[in-house]
Amino acid sequence: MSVLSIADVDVERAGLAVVRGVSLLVDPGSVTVLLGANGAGKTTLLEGVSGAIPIARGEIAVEGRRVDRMRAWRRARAGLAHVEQNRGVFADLTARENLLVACGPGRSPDRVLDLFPELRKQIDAPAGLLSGGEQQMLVVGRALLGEPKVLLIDEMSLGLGPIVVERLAAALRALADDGMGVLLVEQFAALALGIADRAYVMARGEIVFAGDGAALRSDDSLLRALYLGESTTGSGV
Ligand SMILES: Nc1ncnc2c1ncn2[C@@H]1O[C@H](COP(=O)(O)OP(=O)(O)OP(=O)(O)O)[C@@H](O)[C@H]1O
Repeated sequence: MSVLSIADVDVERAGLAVVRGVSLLVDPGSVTVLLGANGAGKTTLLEGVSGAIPIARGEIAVEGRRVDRMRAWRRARAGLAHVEQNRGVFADLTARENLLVACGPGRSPDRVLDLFPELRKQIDAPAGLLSGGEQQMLVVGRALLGEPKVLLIDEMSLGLGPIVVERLAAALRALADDGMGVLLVEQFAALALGIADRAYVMARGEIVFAGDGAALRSDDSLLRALYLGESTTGSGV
């Protein structure tokens, strides 16, 4: 069973349907990437899934259990974690304190430090002094401390250099290999497809491709056509 299933979802912004009829699956132990040009509706879809904004139509289920009528915090309890675009750290708190605020009682942040050992040497520094990549590790780490079943990540690479982005991508792949479902929204298609099992492309609010990550990775012209919203034959949906 999919850990996250999105079926025929519409989401509106200011009365306009900017996500239309989107269906998408994330399997446990896999990375699914959602690609698409600026304004395609990717962020809006993730916000509808996590409950930051309401959906206008459709169904969302975590491990088969409907969550689309739940408040965001209940969806989080059901196993959904959402790392929002441009989500920051608490700059004045130390890295350790940033993690501790996300830990349940009696839990420790060790799991995050095992995944991102580079945070250990900075653990008592104010988080605002960490590098951009380390701050993103903290943000992802905080989301992981709720022990989600599925992690939604929006534009993880924004403003970061290629080395640290590769490092973060490897960590996401490791989380998936450990059993979690990951849904990654990314502008950098090549990077995302490098760790993807399944890929979707959105254009103007709709899914225009659903398929194997490897199929898109090996077909530059298909990807370009999908981004530009040109019609394609064969591989689209
Ligand atoms: N708060 C808002 N109010 C009204 N319209 C919005 C709002 N946020 C986004 N939109 C519009 O909704 C559409 C989808 O935007 P969205 O941010 O979901 O796209 P995206 O694919 O995530 O693009 P980006 O990579 O630029 O974030 C765009 O036309 C955008 O202008």
